[in-house]
Amino acid sequence: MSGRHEREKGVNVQVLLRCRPFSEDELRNNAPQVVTCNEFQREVAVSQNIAGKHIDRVFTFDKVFGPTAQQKDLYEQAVVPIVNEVLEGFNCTIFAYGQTGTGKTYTMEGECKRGKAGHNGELPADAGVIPRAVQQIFDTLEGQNAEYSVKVTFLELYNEEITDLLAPEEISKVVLEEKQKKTLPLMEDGKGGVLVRGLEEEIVTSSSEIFTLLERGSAKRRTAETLLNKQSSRSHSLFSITIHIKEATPEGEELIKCGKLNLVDLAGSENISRSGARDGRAREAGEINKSLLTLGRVISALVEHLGHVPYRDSKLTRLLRDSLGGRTKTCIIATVSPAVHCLEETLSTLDYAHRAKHIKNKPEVNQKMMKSTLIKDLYGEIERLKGEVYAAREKNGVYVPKERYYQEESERKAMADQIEKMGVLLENHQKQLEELQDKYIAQVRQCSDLSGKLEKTEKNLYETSKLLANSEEELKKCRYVLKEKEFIISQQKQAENALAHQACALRSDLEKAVKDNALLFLKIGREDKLNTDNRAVVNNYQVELAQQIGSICNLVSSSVSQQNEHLESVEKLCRSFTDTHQKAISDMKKKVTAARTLHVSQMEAVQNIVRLHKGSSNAALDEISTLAASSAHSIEELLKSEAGKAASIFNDLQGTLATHQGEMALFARELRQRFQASIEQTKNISDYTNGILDKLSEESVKVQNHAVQADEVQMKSIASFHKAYEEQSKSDSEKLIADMTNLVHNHVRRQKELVDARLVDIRESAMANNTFLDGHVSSMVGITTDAKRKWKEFVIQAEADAKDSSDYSAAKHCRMEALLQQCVSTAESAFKHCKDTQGSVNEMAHKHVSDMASLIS
Ligand SMILES: Nc1ncnc2c1ncn2[C@@H]1O[C@H](COP(=O)(O)OP(=O)(O)OP(=O)(O)O)[C@@H](O)[C@H]1O
Repeated sequence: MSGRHEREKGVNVQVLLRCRPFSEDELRNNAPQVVTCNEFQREVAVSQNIAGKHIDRVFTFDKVFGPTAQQKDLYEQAVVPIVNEVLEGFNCTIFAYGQTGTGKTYTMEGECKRGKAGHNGELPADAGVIPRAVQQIFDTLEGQNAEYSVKVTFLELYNEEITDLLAPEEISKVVLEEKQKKTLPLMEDGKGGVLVRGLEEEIVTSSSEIFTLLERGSAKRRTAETLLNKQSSRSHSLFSITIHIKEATPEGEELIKCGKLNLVDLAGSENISRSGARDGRAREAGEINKSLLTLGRVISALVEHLGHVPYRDSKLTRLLRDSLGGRTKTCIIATVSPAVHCLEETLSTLDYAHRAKHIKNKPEVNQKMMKSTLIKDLYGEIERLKGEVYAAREKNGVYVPKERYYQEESERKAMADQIEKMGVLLENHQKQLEELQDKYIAQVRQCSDLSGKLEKTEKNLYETSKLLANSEEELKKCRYVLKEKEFIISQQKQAENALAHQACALRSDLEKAVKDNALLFLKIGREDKLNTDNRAVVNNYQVELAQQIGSICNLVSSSVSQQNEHLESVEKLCRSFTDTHQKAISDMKKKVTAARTLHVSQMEAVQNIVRLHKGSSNAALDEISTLAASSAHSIEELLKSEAGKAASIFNDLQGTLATHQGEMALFARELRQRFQASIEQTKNISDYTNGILDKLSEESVKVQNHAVQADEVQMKSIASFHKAYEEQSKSDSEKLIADMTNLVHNHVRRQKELVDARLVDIRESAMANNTFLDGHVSSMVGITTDAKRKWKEFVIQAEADAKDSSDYSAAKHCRMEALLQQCVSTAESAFKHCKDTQGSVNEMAHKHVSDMASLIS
């Protein structure tokens, strides 16, 4: 059960942490400790001093081994179960990862000199994982009394080149260099795995042999290190143990169980600059880094579940492909130093190892093989090896078995076809690229256009987002209220009906709700239409009102201009009358003055004559009497003529005055008539205007009534609709609440919000309409009342003015008549005085004549 579960879900890579003790050098130098291990809590704390602050970083692993942990402890706690899995037929891999000098080799191989071995074949205390694993395998297999075979391989990967550490070769520089050129190639094994061609497989028959093998490998490594100037810390080593165990089925069939343990001692994890790579060694360091970096990338890809895992980028990852995300059980032992000078690398190792914890493998037990099949395979292998030996002896190229040759040929052909196809694809892609470039340029242009629009939209968006934030707050409040309601409802909720029934009821309710929605939309449409009609009526009324007001204004202005004309003509008439009157008076004055001067001059002449007569009385009495007679006669004559003249003048004057009086009377009459006509006209205009204003007020009352009615109708319809909806929604929600799910809650809420929002809109628009109409009507009423009042004032003013003018004109007329009367009486008195003067002159003349006659006589 658990095995199947593991297979399906995958098993995480097990990560252990080992911190070595201080080295002698470090102890001598009193190097401060920065790594603290808590084995029980499986935690490692790293103390850091950042900007004067003491900070502890804590990492947790599957197991933690502190500096005091012995090789035995680590092996028993961490490796024994792994080796047991191998014996069960699994493939397992143990990596040692860490900075140079932190104990990777110590952990994997240990200091395993045969001489150090204890009694009874016991392993020395410093023996590492490899000898212990080998011993456990042999102990177990021997304990089981099973038939088995144990094979080991030991290789080194240096500078992306594989060296067989168990190959029995002469160890000389030339041979090694020669061998270096022909490093072992990696090959696909045809079963999805990778194998190293030509790698020596050493059969081990007892655990003690392992020391010989390890020593052999280490010696070869050391020699290469010295002769080829290599650094072991830059090489990866892979020690593999393959076990074949014979098992018998109840049917008597023989099966072979196979398990493999890979023990990998990786190169130092430090970076190139720290590892001291310079000049010619840069490539070497780069290649080493290549394997380690690829391992890091593979781990990242596996942890982040990326589609592509770059196993093929390095030989290390190709070799260990199955141990990373494959069917192998994997364990990583991360090694660190406790000293402060390794802090940076320690942290990097801990991060790396911590990440690797997340890799998941899907371990699968290797299929057991029939012994016969295995023998067949082995015969095939022998054949292959024979062929290789033959080819090597004849120096006739490399021996390749037929099937492999055909397979490789077909693979080659497939590759060539693929290359051809890829060429065509490349061309197509180039064309597509060109097209895409053109499109890209067009898109860039479009983008610049759009970015302008985007800015505007962003502004709008900003405003909208503000609104949205407000709405969201409201929504939250609503949700809170809804939740409370839901809580209450849920309290009251009883056992629910069967789910199917609920679903049906829910569906029918939803359908009803949809119908309601449709009705709602229809009603809203009707409301909209009503509103549009109202708006049209108001608009028409506005136009009509504007027309009527315009006509009133025209009428008033024409009436005013007529009045002005009238007044101007009256003013002209008055002015001409006064001019004529003035002229007549000045003429009369002139004539009277002339008559007086004539009279005075004649009186003087008479007096002179009398004086002359007195002076020359004696000399010429006859002459005097005649002369006196003649002079009396001439005086008489003169006076007579003068009197006639004066009478004619006065008659003229009287005639003129009479005509003037007539004219004045006529003028006054005319003036009165005109005033009467003007007053009549003004009255007519005023009546007409009053009529219009009355009509206007009637209209406005009608409009107001209409608005009120419309408003009432609208409010009634809204109220009835709201009521109907409320009832409907109440009944619906009651029903729905019974089988409520969140969906229905949301639906009702949304619907209600929608309707409420719409109703609020309608109500607001109706209110706005109403207030607009009210305002408009009241302003109209105000205007008409104002106009009426002004018009009345104007009429009263006009009447008063007219009355004043007529009174003034009548007064003037009276005054003129009085003046004329005065004139006439003056003229009459003047005439009388003239007559008296004439009589007295005649009398005087007669008296004079008689006196003269008496004197003469
Ligand atoms: N847990 C430990 N207990 C005692 N000594 C240790 C321990 N770990 C390491 N050492 C000692 O530290 C030294 C360096 O160890 P080792 O050579 O294994 O490091 P390494 O990581 O394999 O280095 P390189 O990458 O260069 O191979 C050795 O002398 C070893 O004996």
